Amino acid sequence: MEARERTEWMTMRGGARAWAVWGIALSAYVVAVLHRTSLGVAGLDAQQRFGIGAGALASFAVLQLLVYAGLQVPVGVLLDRFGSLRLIVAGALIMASGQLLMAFADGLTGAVIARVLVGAGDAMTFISVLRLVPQWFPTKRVPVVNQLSGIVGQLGQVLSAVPLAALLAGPGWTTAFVSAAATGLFVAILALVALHDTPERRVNTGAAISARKLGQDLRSAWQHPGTRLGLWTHFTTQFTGTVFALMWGYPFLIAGEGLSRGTASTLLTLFVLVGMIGGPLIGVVVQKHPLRRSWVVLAVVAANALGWGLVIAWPGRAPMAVLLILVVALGLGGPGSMIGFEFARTFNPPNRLGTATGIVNVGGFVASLVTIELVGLILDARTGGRADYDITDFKVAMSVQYALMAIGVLGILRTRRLARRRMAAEGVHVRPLREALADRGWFSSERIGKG
Ligand SMILES: N[C@@H](Cc1c[nH]cn1)C(=O)NCC(=O)O
Repeated sequence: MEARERTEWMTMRGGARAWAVWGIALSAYVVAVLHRTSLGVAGLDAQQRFGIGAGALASFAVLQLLVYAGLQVPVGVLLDRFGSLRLIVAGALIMASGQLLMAFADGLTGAVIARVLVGAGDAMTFISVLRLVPQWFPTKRVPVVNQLSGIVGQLGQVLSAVPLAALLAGPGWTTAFVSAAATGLFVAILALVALHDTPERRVNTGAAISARKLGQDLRSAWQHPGTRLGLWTHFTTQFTGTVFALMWGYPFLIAGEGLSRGTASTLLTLFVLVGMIGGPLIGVVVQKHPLRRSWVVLAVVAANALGWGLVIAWPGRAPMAVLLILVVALGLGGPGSMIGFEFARTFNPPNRLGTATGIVNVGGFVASLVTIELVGLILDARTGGRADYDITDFKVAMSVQYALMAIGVLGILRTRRLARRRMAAEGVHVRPLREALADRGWFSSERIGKG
């Protein structure tokens, strides 16, 4: 290859090199999701190892998510300053050290510190990947590559649900967590060796952090109702799936529904696959109908509510068909939550996109940690802290999700109204969906009048 060709290849956006760099960053996110979800598959083992009840077990995940959510905005600021490469490597190393600690922890203190480290490293990873994408791909491809990043990253759950669960069931706790730590170390080295912040620069250092600018960006991003619409979108769509994958899905399927570990792992894998198929479909709908994104969000929430409704209303244990409907509905939550980031991107100027993205990303994780804790407390209250739950205990505990869904939907409807008002003031009028559908002959005008 001649020097000129090599320079073009090195700086080309969207080419093979871009995909290779993205793949390396993505592998760090996949492993972050593996670490994040590892306690979900190890939940029952953790209860035995540390002699704890459901509430204490839930507190581990809650703490991890608290750290994750609390660090979103500060990490966004650090990202602007230090770039994706340094944050991805740091995140991978921090998570690996947390998993190593967990491997040898035989008391609660070690386990708690381990989960804090996992939450902190995890907080650095996804938004660093999102930050890398516009540097490496043409603008028009950014939404699709972002969706792909979110979707493919969830393969980390498959790594927890299948190989990690197999290691737990076979060689046991220490081998499983040491293996997870080793995987983390591997992706850290890979990123250190091969990741580049931009096509032109290996490391891209941003402007020094100023408290005044930070305050301004935070205020402006928060004050735009579009950012808060993103936050409520992320809050409402993501939490049911996260609670399922991260903490209560596995115990619910095994202890509640009476499935084997293998079948539960298969259902958790299906949950990820549904997201992988649903993501691009949702992406296409959103791309074609950008002014109807909130309806896609509400449809995803309705599917989640329906899925849980069927399981809860079913007398006793639900048949496999009903569990499949639940898993398919939950699988749509992750791709649905990516619409939250789309709201952040389209309602904010590029210079405060990192801040707005951080704010949006807090939503789903706050909703998840609240739900995980509440489910744990309800289970504990029903069983007196013993891990011998039955299906009724889970049905009662899982019903708490409807309260979070209701709060989220109210948040979406309110901020959507405010965002539309702001758009109207800027000359963009969004017609009510019924009117738009009526124009296409979906409803008669008399029915609209009554609606
Ligand atoms: N909504 C997720 C990403 C996603 C996409 N499809 C399924 N999940 C999200 O917000 N991710 C943030 C993170 O750190 O994982």
